[in-house]
Amino acid sequence: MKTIALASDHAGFDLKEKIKVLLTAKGYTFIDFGTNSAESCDYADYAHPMADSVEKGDCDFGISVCGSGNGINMTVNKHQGIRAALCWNSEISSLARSHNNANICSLPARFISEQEAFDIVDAFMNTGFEGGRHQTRIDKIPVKK
Ligand SMILES: O=C(CO)[C@H](O)[C@H](O)[C@H](O)COP(=O)(O)O
Repeated sequence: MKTIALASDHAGFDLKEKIKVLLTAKGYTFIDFGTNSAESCDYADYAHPMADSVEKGDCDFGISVCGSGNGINMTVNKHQGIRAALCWNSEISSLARSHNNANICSLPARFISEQEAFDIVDAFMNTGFEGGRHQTRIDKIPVKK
C-alpha cells in the first residue's frame, strides 16, 4: 500500500485533517509534515520537508494544501524530482497523473468542498501514467544548463 506525504498551511489545515481520515479509511499510510493547527503560518516551512520525502522515495505521493493551492504548489515544484499539479476537480487530477505523471496533488482548500477534495484525491491515487508521448514531454521539463 502506498505511503502519502501531507503538508498544508493554516488555510489548508482543516482539509488536510479530513483527508487523513479519508486516507486511513482507504487503507493508506501517511506522514503528516504539518502544519498542526489553524494558526497562521508559512506554507514553505512544511512544504519543503514534504517534497523532500517524495523526492527521496520515502513517500509515493504527496498532497499539499493551502488556501488557493498556488503558494504551496509553487514551493514543492522548486524540487527537481517533483511534478506537482494544482487540482480543482477530479478530471484535472486524473489528467495530472495520466499525462503528467504528477507525484504531488495540490489542493485549493478555500475553493473546493470536502467531497470535491475527496474525489480529487481518489482520482489522483487511482490513475496510472500513460507514458509514451507524455514521457517524451516530461523528459523536456527540467531546465538544462
Ligand atoms: O499562498 C497562498 C496563496 O497562493 C495560500 O492560499 C495561502 O494559504 C494564503 O495566502 C493564506 O492567506 P492568509 O490571509 O494568510 O490566511
